[in-house]
Amino acid sequence: MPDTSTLAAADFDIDVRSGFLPPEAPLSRLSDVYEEWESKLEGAAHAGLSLYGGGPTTNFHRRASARRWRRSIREMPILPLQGVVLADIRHARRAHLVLSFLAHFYLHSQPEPTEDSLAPLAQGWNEAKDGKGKGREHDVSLEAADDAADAAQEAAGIYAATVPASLAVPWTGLSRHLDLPPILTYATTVLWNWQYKDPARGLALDNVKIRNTFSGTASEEHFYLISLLIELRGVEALELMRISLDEAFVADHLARRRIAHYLSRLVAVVHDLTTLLAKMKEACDPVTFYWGIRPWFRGGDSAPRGGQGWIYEGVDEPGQKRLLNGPSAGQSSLIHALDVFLDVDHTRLKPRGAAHSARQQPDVAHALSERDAGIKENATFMEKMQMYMPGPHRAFLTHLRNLSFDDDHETFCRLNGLEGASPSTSPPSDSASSSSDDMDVDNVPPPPSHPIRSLAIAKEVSGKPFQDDLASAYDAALISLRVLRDEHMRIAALYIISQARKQPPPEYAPLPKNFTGRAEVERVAGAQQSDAKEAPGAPKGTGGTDLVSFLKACRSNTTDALLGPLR
Ligand code: HEM
Repeated sequence: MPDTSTLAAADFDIDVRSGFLPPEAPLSRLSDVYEEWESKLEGAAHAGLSLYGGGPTTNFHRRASARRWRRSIREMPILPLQGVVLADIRHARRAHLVLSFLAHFYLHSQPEPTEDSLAPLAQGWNEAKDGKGKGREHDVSLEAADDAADAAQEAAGIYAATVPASLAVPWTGLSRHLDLPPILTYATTVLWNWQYKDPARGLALDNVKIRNTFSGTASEEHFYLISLLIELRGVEALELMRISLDEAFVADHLARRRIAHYLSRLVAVVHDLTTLLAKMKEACDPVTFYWGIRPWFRGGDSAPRGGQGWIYEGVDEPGQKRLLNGPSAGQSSLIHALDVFLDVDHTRLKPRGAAHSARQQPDVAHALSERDAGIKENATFMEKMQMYMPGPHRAFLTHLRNLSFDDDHETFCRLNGLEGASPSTSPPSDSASSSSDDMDVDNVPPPPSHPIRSLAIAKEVSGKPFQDDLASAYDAALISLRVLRDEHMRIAALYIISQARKQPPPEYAPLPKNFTGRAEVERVAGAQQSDAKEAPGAPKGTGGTDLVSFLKACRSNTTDALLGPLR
C-alpha cells in the first residue's frame, strides 16, 4: 500500500500541527561564537542602513556609519561551521536567516556606483589616507581616511556584487546543510522568522509575530505575517489531502463520498487563505512595499545594476557568479502542494484541451539564470521555485507528485469485484488509462492524472454510474484555488504594477549617479527609479518573471483542470 501517512511525516520536515512551519518556534538568537553574526545584525539596525546608500532623507553621518558597518562585515573572520549550529536544526535555520539578512543588507545598502566622476575623488581620498595629499590638511584621522577610501571604493562599485567571504563561506556551507540555495528565501523570511506572542498559548493565528525585517516597518512585518498565517491555516489543507489520499487508495463508493466531503472542507480552507491574503492591504502599504521593502529581496539575478550575478568570495572560482532569485511566496510549498493534489499542471505536459497545450510554457528563457542551483534549463517557474524550498519540502512535493495508485487500484478493484472501473470520457484524453492513445510524437505517454483527479474523472463501475458528487466537489476545489489566484493577481497589481508606474517617494529615491560622497542631502526626483530596468514594459516579479502573463498562466492552468464548465 502506498504510504500516504508520510504526507505528514518527519522525513519531510512537515508536522501535523504546524505543516511546513517548524513545530517549535524558531530560535530567536544564536549562541557561542555565532553571537557575532547576531551582533552584526543588530548593528545593521543601529547603523541605519538604507537601500542604495539612502535617499535624500539620510545624511552624511548615517552614510558613514553604514559604510563602517559594511567594512566590519568584510573584516569579520570566517567562522567555521561546527558544534550546535550543525547539530541542532533550529540553530542552522537561524544562522541561515541571519547570514541571509546580513548579505542582503550588505549588498543592497551600498550606493549605486558612479562612473568616472569619482576617480579623482578616490585618488584624493587615498592620498589623504597615505598622508600625501598636497594642499590638504593632514588632520584626517585614520578612521576617516579608511572611511573615505571605502566611500570611493563603493562608489566605484568594487564591492557591489560580492558577498564577502566572512558571509559567503558559512552561508553556502549552511545552505548545503539545509539543502537550499545561499540566498534569502521564503523559508528564511517566513517559515523560520517568527516567534510566539505568548509561548504558553502555542500555535494560533493570533499568537505569532515576525522576528526580523530589513526596513523595520510595520508593512514588512505584515507582509511576512500574512504568508505565515496562510501557512498556518494551510495545516488543515495538508491533513485533508492526506486523508483524501488514504480514501483514494480504497476508492470504493463510501471512499468517494468521503473524498467529496473532504474536498468541500478544502474549499472552505482555501477560501480562508484568500481572505487572509486580502488582509495584506490592512497593514502593508503598497508604496512602502514596492520602494522600501521589495528591493531588499533582490537576488543576483536582478541586482539594480542589471542582474550581473553575485560573486561568493572564498567559495567559487574567481570571476564565477551566481544568478539566484530573491524570495517569492511562489516558493510556498503549501500552494504547490494544493496544485499537485488537485493536479493543476503548470508544466502543460498533461493533455488538458487545445488551449492548455497551445499556450506557451511561462518563463522558459529565464531558466538559464538558475544553472547554479542545478535547475534544469527548461524548468517552468513553478519548478524552479521548488529549488528554493528547503530540501525536505521539495522532497515531499516530489513524493506527493509521484503518488500513484494505478496498480494497487486495479488489484483492489479485481479483489472487490469492481473490475472495469473506468474513467469518464470527459475530458477523454485526461484519464490515466487512456493515456496511451495520447502519446506525443516521441511516444512518451503524458504523466498520468493524480489520484484524486483520476477518481473524479471516473464515472462508473461496470456500467453502473457513480451516484456521488465527487466530480463537482473536485471542480469546486479548483475554483476556490482560482479565486485565490484572482485575489493574488489583484494584490500583485496593487503592490507592483501600479507602483512601478510611479516615481519613488523621496525617502526611497536612490542617490544620483553624480553623488560625490560629500553632499548631506540629495534629491533625485525620480531620476533613477530603483526599478528603472524593470519599469519600462511589463513589470517583473521578485523572482524575475514577466509578472502579468505568468500569473495569468498560473490561473489558466488551474481552470484548465476543471472537469466541467467554468462557472
Ligand atoms: C504584497 C504581497 C504579494 C505580492 C506583491 C506578490 C507578488 C507576486 C509575484 C510578482 C509573483 C510572480 C513570481 C515572482 O516573480 O516572484 C508571485 C507569485 C506567487 N505568489 Fe505572490 N505576492 C504576494 C503575496 C503572496 C502571498 C501572501 C502568497 C501566499 C503564500 C503568494 C503566493 C504566490 C504564489 C504561489 C506564486 C506563484 C504563482 C501562482 O501560484 O499563482 N503571494 N507573487
